[in-house]
Amino acid sequence: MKSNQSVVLIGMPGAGKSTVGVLLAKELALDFVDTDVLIQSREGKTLQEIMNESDYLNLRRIEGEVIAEADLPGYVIATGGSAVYSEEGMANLRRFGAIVFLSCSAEELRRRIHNYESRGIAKAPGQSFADLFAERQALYRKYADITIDCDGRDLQEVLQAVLAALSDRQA
Ligand SMILES: Nc1ncnc2c1ncn2[C@@H]1O[C@H](COP(=O)(O)OP(=O)(O)O)[C@@H](O)[C@H]1O
Ligand SMILES: O=C(O)C1=C[C@@H](OP(=O)(O)O)[C@@H](O)[C@H](O)C1
Ligand SMILES: [Mg+2]
Repeated sequence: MKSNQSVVLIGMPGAGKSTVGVLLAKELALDFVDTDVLIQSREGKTLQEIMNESDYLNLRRIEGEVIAEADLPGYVIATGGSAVYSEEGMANLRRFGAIVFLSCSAEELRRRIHNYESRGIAKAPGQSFADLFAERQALYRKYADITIDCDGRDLQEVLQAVLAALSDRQA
């Protein structure tokens, strides 16, 4: 029978939440949802359009509303990297299951993200990657039930590490 327990993936843009999330949902026979897609379908706009028409704080506000109102039992939930700015949103997602932080070093992320300024990251204009990384690390650590070190691991290795950590937690 399908489990009602969800898994919530958090971490920096480029950490692999969306990619690993789909693989994880398949392994666990859960549904998959990417909260970025929930935001876009609610607003009828891409994330980039939302940011272009307003600003990063408005995107974070909308994201906070979407994740605070979400009802997602039995899902692997890939969040956007900025979901952790919403305390109410994270409290809601936590109700559905374990929060897994996909942790990557700044160096690894810089290798994966080549378009830092144009990728639609919800950050103050001019905020450096190093500064954003430090600010976010504290938030990811605050909410994480499980932390997976993703440096030097390919997608399959990250997937296996998440599955092992989830099964340890249940044992
Ligand atoms: N462990 C990994 N090793 C190498 N590349 C990865 C890994 N995880 C994700 N990627 C790649 O990094 C990019 C961003 O992944 P994505 O799942 O969109 O991250 P997020 O949703 O956390 O922003 C994609 O091109 C993906 O294939
Ligand atoms: O970290 C961020 O500020 C953001 C990350 C994006 O999602 P991913 O983390 O899936 O890339 C998306 O929500 C939006 O562009 C803002
Ligand atoms: Mg994503």
